[in-house]
Amino acid sequence: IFQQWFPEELSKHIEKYIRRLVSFMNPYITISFHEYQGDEYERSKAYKAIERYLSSNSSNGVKRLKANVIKNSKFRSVFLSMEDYEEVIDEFQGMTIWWSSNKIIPQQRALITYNDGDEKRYYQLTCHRKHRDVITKAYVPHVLDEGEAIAKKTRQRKLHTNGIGSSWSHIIFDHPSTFDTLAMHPEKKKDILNDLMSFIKSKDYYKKVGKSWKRGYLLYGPPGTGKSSMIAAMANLLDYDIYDLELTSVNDNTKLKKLLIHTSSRSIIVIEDIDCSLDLTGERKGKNTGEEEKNLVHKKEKVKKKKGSEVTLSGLLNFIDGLWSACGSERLIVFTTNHIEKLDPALIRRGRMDKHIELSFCCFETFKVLAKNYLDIESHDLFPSINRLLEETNMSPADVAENLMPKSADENAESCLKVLIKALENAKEEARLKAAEEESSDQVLSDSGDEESKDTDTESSDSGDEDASEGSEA
Ligand SMILES: Nc1ncnc2c1ncn2[C@@H]1O[C@H](COP(=O)(O)OP(=O)(O)OP(=O)(O)O)[C@@H](O)[C@H]1O
Ligand SMILES: [Mg+2]
Repeated sequence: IFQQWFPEELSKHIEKYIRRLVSFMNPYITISFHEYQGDEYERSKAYKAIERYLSSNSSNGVKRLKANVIKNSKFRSVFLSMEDYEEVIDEFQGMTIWWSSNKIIPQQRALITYNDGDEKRYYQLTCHRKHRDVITKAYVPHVLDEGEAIAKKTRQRKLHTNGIGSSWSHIIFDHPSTFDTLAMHPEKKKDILNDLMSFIKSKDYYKKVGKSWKRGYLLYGPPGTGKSSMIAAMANLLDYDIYDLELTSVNDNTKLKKLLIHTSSRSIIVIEDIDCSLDLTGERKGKNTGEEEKNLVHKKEKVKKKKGSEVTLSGLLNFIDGLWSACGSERLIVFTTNHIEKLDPALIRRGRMDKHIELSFCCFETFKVLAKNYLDIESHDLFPSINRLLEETNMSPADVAENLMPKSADENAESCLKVLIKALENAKEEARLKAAEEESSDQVLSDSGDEESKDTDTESSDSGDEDASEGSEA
């Protein structure tokens, strides 16, 4: 109306004074807390804390609520948060505070509501302006502290993956593996535990030496020796989230950086089978057992599917310790591989992969842990023969565990141990036959090689007769 009836300059003046008048008469102030602040990628911590605080403290008066079901190994509960445009009233030191949840819908999309990706949510606090100081200095910090404490109590550990699309999606992480169930040499286990515990207590130390607070672990060893189980045990011990990074679904280095930025602190970033994930390696050399070969083929198949991925070694190195890796703290980066010798030394040098942990075939110490876990026995007459067999043959803890597991109700510890002994003897026999076979095929090869070289010798001497200069070049 102003604009229609008054000249532009005048209408601006009048509008300004009317606003002043309204704000003079209105005794209330509002403070907004946006879900995403400025250019930040992450959801604002304050927003999340307020969400939790309001859900537990004042959701009684709200008619429309959103339900979020939380389930972890200890409990299952429902936490309710306000639907958009709902309001609640809170009390603090005799003051009344009104909270409302709002959102801004981008104008061009106001009518299309299939995807709320561009909507900007925020909580708005309204209070009397005479309480402004108490609200900002005491009430807001109180809300944030309480909210964070509630979030901590009801936190669910998550297993994130980038398998679908180019961002993280997660499920609740509920893996039963712990350092108690993990079978390995007690000394080695103790060493890893000490390393982890000192890491989580070293915040100040890392700061002092000017390093970002993270640590790299390289787990290597044959299939079925407990690498993945160890990662789960680490997450359970430290109460960290896991980010299982599938490098083959990351298109390029920029996407990799984006994924890194979206990881939270207190987490483990895992890249499994790093030798197969990136083209850091050539084709396999040397001899492999049939089982190993199958495993590798399976893992390489995954890589074949990737095609479009252009993540480079330098992109990955930047991911681990470039400038951006300092976003977030208290983080473990874990690589696993079956073939440490195939990895680029730059990738696994200390500082990137600080601790190299070898998980190897089952030794007697490892077996004792498995026997305790699976059969509840600490000693048995059959142990010495198992000890001898384990020294003579290679069997992964996964295979030993499988043999130890009772398959029917009438199997007892002794029968399970006997099954294991039988399997070990079979494995030993198989290895012996295989070695003999290889030896004989090597023999055949070297024999034919001798004959061939004899042939070439004669040929070259023949040609030498024909043309002395060519012969000497050859
Ligand atoms: N050291 C171990 N202690 C306890 N259980 C083990 C151990 N190693 C293997 N297992 C058992 O074998 C199964 C397979 O082990 P896991 O997946 O951890 O092997 P891996 O080393 O990750 O193998 P891969 O290289 O093929 O990924 C586990 O579910 C676990 O039950
Ligand atoms: Mg594994």
